[in-house]
Amino acid sequence: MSENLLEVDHLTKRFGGVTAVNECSFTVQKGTITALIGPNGSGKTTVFNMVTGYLKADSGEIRFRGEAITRPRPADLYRRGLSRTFQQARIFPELTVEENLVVAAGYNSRQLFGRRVSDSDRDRATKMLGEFRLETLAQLPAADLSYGQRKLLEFAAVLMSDPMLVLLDEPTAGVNPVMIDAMEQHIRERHAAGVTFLIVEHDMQLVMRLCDPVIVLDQGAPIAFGSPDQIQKDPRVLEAYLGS
Ligand SMILES: Nc1ncnc2c1ncn2[C@@H]1O[C@H](COP(=O)(O)OP(=O)(O)OP(=O)(O)O)[C@@H](O)[C@H]1O
Repeated sequence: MSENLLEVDHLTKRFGGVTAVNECSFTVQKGTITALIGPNGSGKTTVFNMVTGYLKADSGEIRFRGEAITRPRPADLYRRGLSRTFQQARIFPELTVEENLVVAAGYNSRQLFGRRVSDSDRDRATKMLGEFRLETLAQLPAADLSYGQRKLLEFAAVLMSDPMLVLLDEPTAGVNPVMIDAMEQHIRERHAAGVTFLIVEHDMQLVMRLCDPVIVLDQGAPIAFGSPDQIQKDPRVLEAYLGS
């Protein structure tokens, strides 16, 4: 039976005279890789920011696992199983790759340098380095990583919280083709292991082969929802993209 992991209900956000998100409603079902697409400025990032507690909605409601989460703290959501990445990967450039993963397991820097990190969390960080093939980079400052490697590291760090739902904001933007394949593979592996995804992505080929269902936003509200096949044939979607 399908289960709504995330419910977005009549969400609205204005910036001055601009209505960025307009009575927007959709759901993300458990076990899916759901895409949120739409032309530039259609409100995708603003929706992400409200769902993850970085922006307060003017009105509307968000429910995660059936509970209202209107204006939660990002750290609380992280603990409850909802985490996200950013268009520009947010990592700690001065920490090593390995330390970034350990910090993501919930430690502050004093615990990190005071050696109070538990063995099991160190082991999990080591496993994650292996899963993401970052072992050889483990002791480098994250600042030394390429743009694509930083995005992979941020994704790996997000997974350290064992999330149920991960929101990825343009995971492959600006990333080379080899890294795009790596990112796709990691998303597929984690999805197979039970993680649900909501992904904002401009690479339509990737969206169409990876995601189902696809939600299309235009001017702050969904105009279409369906399988990749349905979306590609929908005249409203073509018009929204071609008209923009
Ligand atoms: N902090 C802000 N202040 C003022 N206007 C904003 C702000 N953030 C977003 N907007 C406006 O809200 C609208 C939606 O922007 P948003 O970034 O959510 O769209 P998007 O679909 O993520 O776009 P893109 O695909 O280009 O990233 C746009 O008109 C944008 O200019």
